[in-house]
Amino acid sequence: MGREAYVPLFETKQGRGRMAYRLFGCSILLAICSIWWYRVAYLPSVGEEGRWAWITLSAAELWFGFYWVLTQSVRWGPVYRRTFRDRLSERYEDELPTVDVFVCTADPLVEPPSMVINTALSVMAYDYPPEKLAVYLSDDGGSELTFYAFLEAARFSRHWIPFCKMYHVEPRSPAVYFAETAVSGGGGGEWPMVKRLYDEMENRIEEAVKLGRVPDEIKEQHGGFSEWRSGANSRDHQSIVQILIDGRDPKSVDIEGSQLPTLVYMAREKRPNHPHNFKAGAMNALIRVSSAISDGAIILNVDCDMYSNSSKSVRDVMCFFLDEEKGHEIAYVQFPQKFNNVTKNDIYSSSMITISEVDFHGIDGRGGPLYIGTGCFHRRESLCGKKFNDSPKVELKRWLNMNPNDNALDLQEKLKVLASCTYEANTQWGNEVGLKYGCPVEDVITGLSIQCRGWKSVYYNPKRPGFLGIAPTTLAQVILQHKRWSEGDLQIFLSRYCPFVLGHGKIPLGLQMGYCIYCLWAATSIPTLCYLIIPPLCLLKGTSVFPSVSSAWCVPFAYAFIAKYAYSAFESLQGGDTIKGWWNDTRITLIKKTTSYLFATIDTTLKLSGIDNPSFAITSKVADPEASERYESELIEFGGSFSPSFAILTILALHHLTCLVFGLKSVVFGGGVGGFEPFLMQLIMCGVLVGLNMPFYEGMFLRKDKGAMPGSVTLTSIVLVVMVCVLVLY
Ligand SMILES: O=c1ccn([C@@H]2O[C@H](COP(=O)(O)OP(=O)(O)O[C@H]3O[C@H](CO)[C@@H](O)[C@H](O)[C@H]3O)[C@@H](O)[C@H]2O)c(=O)[nH]1
Ligand SMILES: [Mn+2]
Repeated sequence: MGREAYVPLFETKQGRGRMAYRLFGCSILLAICSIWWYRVAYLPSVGEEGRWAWITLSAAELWFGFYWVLTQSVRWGPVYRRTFRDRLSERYEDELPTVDVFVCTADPLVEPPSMVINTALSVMAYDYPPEKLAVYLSDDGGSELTFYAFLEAARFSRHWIPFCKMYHVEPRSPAVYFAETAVSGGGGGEWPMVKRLYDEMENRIEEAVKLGRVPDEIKEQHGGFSEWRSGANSRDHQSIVQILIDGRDPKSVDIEGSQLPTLVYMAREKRPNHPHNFKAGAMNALIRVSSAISDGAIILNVDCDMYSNSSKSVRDVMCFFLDEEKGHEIAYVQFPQKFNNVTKNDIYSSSMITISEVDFHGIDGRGGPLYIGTGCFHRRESLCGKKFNDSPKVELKRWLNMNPNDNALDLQEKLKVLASCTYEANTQWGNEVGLKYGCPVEDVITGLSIQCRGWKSVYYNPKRPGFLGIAPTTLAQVILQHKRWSEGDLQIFLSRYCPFVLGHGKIPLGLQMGYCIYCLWAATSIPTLCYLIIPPLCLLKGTSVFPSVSSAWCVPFAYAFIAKYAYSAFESLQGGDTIKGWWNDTRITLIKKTTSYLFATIDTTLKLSGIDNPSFAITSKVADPEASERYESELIEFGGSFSPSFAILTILALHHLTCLVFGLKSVVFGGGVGGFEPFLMQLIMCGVLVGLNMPFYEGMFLRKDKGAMPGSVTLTSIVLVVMVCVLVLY
């Protein structure tokens, strides 16, 4: 005995309706099995028409069935969590751990400095003891404009932070807060004054960005600008580390005299002949540099567009990490990726990704989130691999051949060493410690390896989103982003990090399967393309590939199809989406499968054959005003020059339309070979696809705005589809 009753800091609840869902899942599985049975039993014999189409469709259905089983892993046993912040304050207010926040930016043109400082300010104003909070910016753009913006932000934070705390401001991104409150005429008290300070600052930053450089009179005011004197450019420069606010300095106070959190600007060293490993490289440099300054026990990573939407998130997270019973084994707490620029019917389906991310096993079964990207809080030690037992500080001294008590180098010089390429290369970061290299989705591969080292994790999805970012606003951006993701995930599957191999015996099968939903995204492109091309083509030729509606075999097909889509509609509605949003999601899923995933598969194949060129296309966070207007009115943005992705989409769209028209014609007027019934399923399928394709037809033939389909794309696809029709029909 002797042990006091344990009152947890958080609660994990199982989702309701599990049993019903599992029964439903079994019924779909039964339908899938019947379909396979049918395919084997009715395979056309050699020489009979449609044998190859039949075999291809059977293979595709085999794949869809297998993939559907994988997707069940994240739906089988969802859990929901709640935190008790009051208990946390009662027990731990004086012992809260230190927190380092890492903000990454890479390009001042697609990631405007005025946006990046808003993200930084929102986390600097967290409801947390400022002496325990430090914010680090990694600037992979190595831009003096971003540095300048941060000097301004440091000054503005002296007004912003006390203002937030006094008026319980939410959210604490000044741009978002002022935009939201200005609608209702603004606030009283200091509101007009702080808003004016903000607007003036934003103007000065945007002037400098427009000018393309920082004016000389400003540069004279801060020694830090001397780092750019030697003509530093984003790909070739020495390390730059500037402590803008030193939280340990008693003079670092806001206008009310309260302590300010630490703020650091860093541009790690970049050399053309040294691979910089994109965001993972930046994060690792941040881990090292921060270890010599604040060495926070907990690390939060946010992308530069992902502002904090709730000042309490950091306390919520501590409820997980500090829980007496379960806290010590939790490596990270991931918030879902949510966006503040999603349109009413979510035209590009940006929000859907989070629905498939339910935390399916809960902490006890060691399931958890499948990635550690933006909005993820880590225990510092969970990010460092097995071999890295000492903190980078001790490692640094060893590397420099110093004895640990020797302070021969001053802090500034040490920081520069920690942010340098040579230090990184010599200590094997990314291979043995820190975030993993060599993969464009460092978030997935690193999360997986942390799980496999025995840590647990938490996916935390509170009612008020913890973070909000900017979702891509053009179709080309969406396609590109998903190509990067699906390509990286496929690379993981094909490497020694394959979840089924690395995870075998280390993480539950359900979690391995969960990872493979992502890892096999790219691979689903091939069976999907077969399914989108062959049945319509066969309709055109007068070959039936599905059971006749007068046969009982059509039941499993109809059931599998209707149940799957009805369930996805239900999931959308539950996630707060509209029916139109679900329809859009269905379209976007097809678009991704036929473009992003296809190109990812092709590129990965090329890479396997040795043609390798790692890249990371940064997602743009700005859009031109006209395109923004079209986005707001939910028009898909096609505009620009010829694009192979758009060509694929329009070719498929025209293919479906011609097959539907000719198919209908021959069934209705020609009487077909076996009548109407054997073709009904194919006709319905073509009809649904044509419905989904509507925006493409509009983009090709009706729209006149700049976002319409480029003429070259329309022309290419018309020529191609007409050629195919002629070949098939005559
Ligand atoms: O060389 C680089 C490239 C990118 N970034 C930063 O990485 C972040 C993510 O880049 P972004 O272009 O916004 O990619 P997304 O696809 O939106 O990012 C998602 O996918 C990434 C993996 O591909 C994860 O790292 C992110 O957390 C997740 O939000 C941004 O802050 C960038 O500034 C760098 O710091 N250095
Ligand atoms: Mn992003």
